[in-house]
Amino acid sequence: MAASAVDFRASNGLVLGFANDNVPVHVKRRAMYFPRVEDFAARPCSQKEDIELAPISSCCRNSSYTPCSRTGIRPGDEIVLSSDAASVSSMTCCNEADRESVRAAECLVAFPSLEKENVRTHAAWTPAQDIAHRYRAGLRIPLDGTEEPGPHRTRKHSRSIRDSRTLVYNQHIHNVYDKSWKCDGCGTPFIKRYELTQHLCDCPKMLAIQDEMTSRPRAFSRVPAAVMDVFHTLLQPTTHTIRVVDMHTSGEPTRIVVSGYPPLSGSTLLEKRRSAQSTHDHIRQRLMREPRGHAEMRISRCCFNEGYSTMCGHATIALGRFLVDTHDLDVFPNREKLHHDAETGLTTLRLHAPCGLIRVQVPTILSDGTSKSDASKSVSFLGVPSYSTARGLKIAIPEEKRWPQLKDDDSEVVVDIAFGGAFYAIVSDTALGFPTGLRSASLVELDTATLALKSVIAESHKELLKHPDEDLRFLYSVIVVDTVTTFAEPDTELGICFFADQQIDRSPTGSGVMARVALAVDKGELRIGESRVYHSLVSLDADAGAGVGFRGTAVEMTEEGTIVRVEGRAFYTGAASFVVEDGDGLADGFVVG
Ligand SMILES: O=C(O)[C@H]1NCC[C@@H]1O
Repeated sequence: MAASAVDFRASNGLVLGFANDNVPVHVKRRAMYFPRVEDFAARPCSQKEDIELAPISSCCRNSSYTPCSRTGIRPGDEIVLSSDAASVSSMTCCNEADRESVRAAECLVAFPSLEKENVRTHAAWTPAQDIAHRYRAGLRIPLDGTEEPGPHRTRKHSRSIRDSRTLVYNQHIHNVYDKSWKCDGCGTPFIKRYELTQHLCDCPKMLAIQDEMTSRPRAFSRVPAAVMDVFHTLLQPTTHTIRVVDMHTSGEPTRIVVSGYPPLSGSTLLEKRRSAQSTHDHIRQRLMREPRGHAEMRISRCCFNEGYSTMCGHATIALGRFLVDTHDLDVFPNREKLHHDAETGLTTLRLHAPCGLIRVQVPTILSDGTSKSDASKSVSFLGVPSYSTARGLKIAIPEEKRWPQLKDDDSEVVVDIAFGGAFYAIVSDTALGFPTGLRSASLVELDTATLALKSVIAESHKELLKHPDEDLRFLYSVIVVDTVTTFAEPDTELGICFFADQQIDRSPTGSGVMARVALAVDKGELRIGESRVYHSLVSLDADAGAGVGFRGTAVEMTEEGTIVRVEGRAFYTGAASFVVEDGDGLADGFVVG
């Protein structure tokens, strides 16, 4: 096979090496790849088994390692590099088919293909895993002395990390100045190629090249050895650090706490919810309020700026993806029990929300033997039985509570009350006094009107908030339904949800959809098996990237109510590490106004 027809890439598509120095070689069959034969002996048994499963003898050649020329890698192989690839600064492998020399000095770029389970199985790999993840996250790869101590933290290892950093750096030089064998920044000539990998250059031109070659900000910066950059310091886990993953569902944010939250007491979720409320509320405030959060922040599960909810549909959708994608058993001990159903392409999860059990289905794809969520498809969940407790109820608004849009002669508002894991009052724009629809209404005026309506219902119609569990007998939110906007697709509704202390849900409100579908069934507008699409102002605005609303389907009628399936899409927005420095008087955040 001609060398030019052979590729040598990681499973993520990154080029690992080159035949004849600059001809890409592609390797598809899955294999473990170890840089040094003697490393095998030092590995734990499980690792040897890996080698037996994928017997690849691989060697490296550089100034310090024994040369060896065969890999057993065949064209069509897929490579999973061991973390110890970090210790390879220059390597020559031999492709079995055409015996072309394969250069893999750039193997560090394969780190994003490392499977976390591999790393997990071999705890000793942790430091390199860390590097891999930092690299993947676009963070600076630490210099000597900045990585956490670990079994691999030897002088050799430190050197290898330093070398790795150089390797990535020079990868770009190599790509740009193929075969030039000199640094274009400072002009240093190189006789041997591996010398290039030892080269560090501070010149602005090289940094500019690096910026140009990477589509993201520089993966590392030039910080003197043994100095920990503040960015890296802030990411280090300490006993007080709270680490989170942020997502959004149709624009509604969810902050998932990954570490740093103390264990909650209580045997049921409602008891744990009380424990969180009474003992750790300062943590919620810290993460939700400014300056670490914002007025509309939601924290999974089921707590938000004002307090703690009993059901949160948009967070359930986000959490479904996250639980499939996390491999941290401290975060999700049952992760390894998850099963990707090859026929349906779904992974099913059961989540306990304060209102009851929620069954979540996450579209998943298999990649390198593990499942990950498919961002291009909707997550769905089956909620707790939902039901209406009042339909077309006329509620008299006392004079002192009336809002300007309510006509003087019209002191009554027609309202529906329904439960979808929490209680919702559902009212039309017209009934509330906004006959031109939600899109032209003032949010401030809607806020005043819904707040007044909510307080009247909460004070005078408590009997409508019927639920066996006392903790759930409260009016969570008011949803105003638009009667003006028309849609190309039938059975589509636009609504706006004011919940908790009048926060506006950016999403179409998953639990609100449960309540609205159950209400439509109770009113005879929807039958079992039928569905509607629900939009918020944000999800309607596809141009803004929100894309889709939530689909609500009446799935089954039970004695307790209708089981509703809600479907929607969630996306990751980032990850963060929150700290509080000594002397920071705003440790637990603040609310303006
Ligand atoms: O989607 C939901 O159900 C949640 N979104 C914010 C308010 C609700 O709890």
